[in-house]
Amino acid sequence: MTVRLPPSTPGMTIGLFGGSFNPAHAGHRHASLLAMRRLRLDRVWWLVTPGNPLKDNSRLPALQARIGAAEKIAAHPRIAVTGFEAAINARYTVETLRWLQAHRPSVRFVWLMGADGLARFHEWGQWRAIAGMIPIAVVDRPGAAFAAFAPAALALADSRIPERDAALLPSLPPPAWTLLHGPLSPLSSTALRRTPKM
Ligand SMILES: Nc1ncnc2c1ncn2[C@@H]1O[C@H](COP(=O)(O)OP(=O)(O)OP(=O)(O)O)[C@@H](O)[C@H]1O
Ligand SMILES: O=C(O)c1ccc[n+]([C@@H]2O[C@H](COP(=O)([O-])O)[C@@H](O)[C@H]2O)c1
Repeated sequence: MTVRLPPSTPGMTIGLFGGSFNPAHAGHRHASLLAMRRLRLDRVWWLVTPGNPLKDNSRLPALQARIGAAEKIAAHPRIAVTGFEAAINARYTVETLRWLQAHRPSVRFVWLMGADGLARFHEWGQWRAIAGMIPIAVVDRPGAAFAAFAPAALALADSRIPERDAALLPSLPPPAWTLLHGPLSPLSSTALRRTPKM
């Protein structure tokens, strides 16, 4: 199967924002733009997952439907939406990253996630290997202030860099991570799924 990736050029810095996007919302866009600005990223790619291994995906809408809806929300020339993890048969993020680093070795990737993601990061497959492969930027999120004290955050405390140095993060050798604060978006897919449709 041909794997179609968004365009990139050698030396680019690209934030990888993985998610279920069930559905995508303005909070995803807000976090992407905040990270793009603070890390001085050239692009952000939304990786629409075929299914988060920690979630019950039995009611997850089809990948193409989630991608189509995400493209409408992203609506930004420097945000690309892709579902390529399905095409490479990657279920775990560590597999995605290995594939990307093998196929786009000249691109500097940074993993982006909301603070709730950091809170459960220690449950991910090979999370320590992930932290050793790619710099990570965590975007604060309402209700997730405790994430700074989550098991992975404590385990990786020595490799946390000050937020004021965020622009350096894409060029730092991993493990390296930072927590980005700023205006928060209270939006969530869970809340949207609960909103009755008119
Ligand atoms: N409002 C937000 N602020 C910061 N990060 C966010 C926000 N909403 C989602 N994210 C982050 O976006 C990534 C993808 O999230 P996801 O698609 O699961 O959306 P979600 O709103 O968290 O969904 P759900 O409520 O179903 O868990 C995750 O890293 C998540 O932490
Ligand atoms: O690799 C893992 O074990 C793993 C466990 C949980 C989540 N992830 C990834 O984290 C991203 C956020 O997922 P979600 O469902 O919280 O939006 C998405 O890219 C998932 O594939 C990855």
